[in-house]
Amino acid sequence: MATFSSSSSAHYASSSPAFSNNKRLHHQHRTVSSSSSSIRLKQRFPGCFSVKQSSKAVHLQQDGASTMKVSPVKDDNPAKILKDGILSVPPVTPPEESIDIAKFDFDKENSTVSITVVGASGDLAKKKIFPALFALYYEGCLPKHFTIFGYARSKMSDAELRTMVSKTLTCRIDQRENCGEKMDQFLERCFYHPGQYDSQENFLELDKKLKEHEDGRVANRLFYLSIPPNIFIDAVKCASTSASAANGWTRVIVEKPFGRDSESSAALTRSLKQYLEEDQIFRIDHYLGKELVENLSVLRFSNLIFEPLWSRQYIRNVQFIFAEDFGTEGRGGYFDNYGIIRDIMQNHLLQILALFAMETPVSLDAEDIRNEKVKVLRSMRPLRLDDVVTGQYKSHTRGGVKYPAYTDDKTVPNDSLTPTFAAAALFIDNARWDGVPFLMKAGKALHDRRAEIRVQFRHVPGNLYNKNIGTDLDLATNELVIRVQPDEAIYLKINNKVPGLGMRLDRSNLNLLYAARYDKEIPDAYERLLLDAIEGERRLFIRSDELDAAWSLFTPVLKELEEKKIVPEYYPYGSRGPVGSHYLAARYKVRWGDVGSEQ
Ligand SMILES: NC(=O)C1=CN([C@@H]2O[C@H](COP(=O)(O)OP(=O)(O)OC[C@H]3O[C@@H](n4cnc5c(N)ncnc54)[C@H](OP(=O)(O)O)[C@@H]3O)[C@@H](O)[C@H]2O)C=CC1
Ligand SMILES: O=C1O[C@H](COP(=O)(O)O)[C@@H](O)[C@H](O)[C@H]1O
Repeated sequence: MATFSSSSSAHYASSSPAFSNNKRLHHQHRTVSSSSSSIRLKQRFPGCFSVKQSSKAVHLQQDGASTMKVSPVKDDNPAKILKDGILSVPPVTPPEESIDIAKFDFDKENSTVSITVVGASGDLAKKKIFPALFALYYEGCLPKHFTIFGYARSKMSDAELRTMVSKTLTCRIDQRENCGEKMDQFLERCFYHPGQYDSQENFLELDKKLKEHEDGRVANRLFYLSIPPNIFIDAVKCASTSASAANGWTRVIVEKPFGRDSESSAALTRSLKQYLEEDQIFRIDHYLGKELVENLSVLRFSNLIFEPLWSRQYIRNVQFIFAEDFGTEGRGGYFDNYGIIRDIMQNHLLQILALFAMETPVSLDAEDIRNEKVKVLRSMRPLRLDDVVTGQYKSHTRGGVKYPAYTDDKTVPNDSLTPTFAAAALFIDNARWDGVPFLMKAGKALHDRRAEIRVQFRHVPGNLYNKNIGTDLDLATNELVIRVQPDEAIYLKINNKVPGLGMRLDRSNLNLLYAARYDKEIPDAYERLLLDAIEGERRLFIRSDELDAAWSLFTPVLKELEEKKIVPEYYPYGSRGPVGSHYLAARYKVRWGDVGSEQ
């Protein structure tokens, strides 16, 4: 059994008057040693689960050559793919040694991590944060000494919090062993303290309880602000003044929205920085924690075949598509103040775009990656109102069921013009991407749920098979699709010959469907991000200059939409959204890849 040790201290003394912090942790080098060898990992472990996945990959390798499924383009249903042909791909190189480090103990005997979920009674805490913490615990990824505190105004005892949390916990399908036992153990480490978000006194009481649990060990504290944005600063002020760690690090995870335009975002950053150093602030964008978004850099930078094609020379356009098949039900009050551009485009889709388009970073260190992302954002052409289409869903009856309009929500004004759908054409004015349209669309209450990146390549010049392809060359170009969710997959549309004596061409998918390739459940984004925050890894969190650049891009157009009271195009609940998005794409000679039978 391998042991795990850290070559850098997991804690060090306070350097900020308010919060102590840890500037070194994310550069740490860790050594895994086993009886016969030791492997130095330059980067931090990408989570316990990923390491297990790589040993799984080795295991698969021992069973025989790894395989990639080829299926006709119309049919990437997992159940049917198994019937299709199998294309061998070169085996992966096994690591020096198969190591079981899933249950590494990255903590020292004398240090502890306390995680306080501020707003523990709320929707996000129940839906995502507690379940993610449990999953980390189950996987052996939390340090030996840890405590979880819920904090909110609601009156609750520890037992009541545990009952509330227990209803939200599930075990992964592939990991049910001792599930009940693990849940009980986890719940025993969960506590609750009721308090106001602006009360120094209440946070001092919390501090006292945290100290009892820390039991004289070096205390590291993580606060997760799972509360509405108007109370972020009150909570940060009280936590920093009255409940920051005395001798370890203190970090704060901040949830979006980070303001609603450049000015309010800058004001929020300024206020946060009154109490925190930048490297204590973990601005979360949970899309960066999604498996396929994490894989984007691996795909680009560890495969020779993609990077040479990754430019205006070969790529015609790139599309970032987000769709939900439900409306703003229950969140109308929040949503109406923000709209889909702020809710999805300015953060989730733009972050993916930046990762997609960035130059090769100097290293995988957080600052190197974030430096490259920010360069992309700052090279973007100002977005014009002309290049934006907005929509709002209206009521629709299907199969006898009446689906509501956005404005049917009691918390939304009847005359609201807030977009629930938007499409935009963006450009990056740099040498690599000059002239390539980056199209985005995002919408609620559409006909399906998906998040994907589509890369449409140029035509093959002087294609010998043009006459077999027909007149619509667009339909015959290669397209790489990175399907973030659901049914995570990476597939490449290629042209190939239909077997037989004639010469008929067909479009097929080289398809890496995760469910077929890996029998492991994919961790939720919040698991990865929480683990990163605990480990001090900032790569997947938004730095303030990235945030400023993202707001600079969208703020003028958002203001114009609001000042000119642009009326959104109404689309029926459950439809494909406004036709305006097709006109917008057509202006740049683009066809949305998610439309039509060949997706
Ligand atoms: N829910 C989601 O799916 C997502 C949420 N977010 C963000 O995460 C954060 C938390 O979201 P969510 O859990 O949905 O929020 P909630 O509205 O559920 O609020 C969380 C808790 O904050 C307290 N609270 C709510 N309103 C107020 C108020 N006006 N004044 C003081 N306290 C209040 C309540 O606790 P109590 O009354 O007990 O104090 C509540 O349980 C927000 O910033 C949100 O934008 C981001 C992405 C997705
Ligand atoms: O941040 C948000 O994301 C969710 C979608 O997240 P997903 O992980 O379920 O795809 C979205 O519904 C919500 O409006 C938005 O605030």
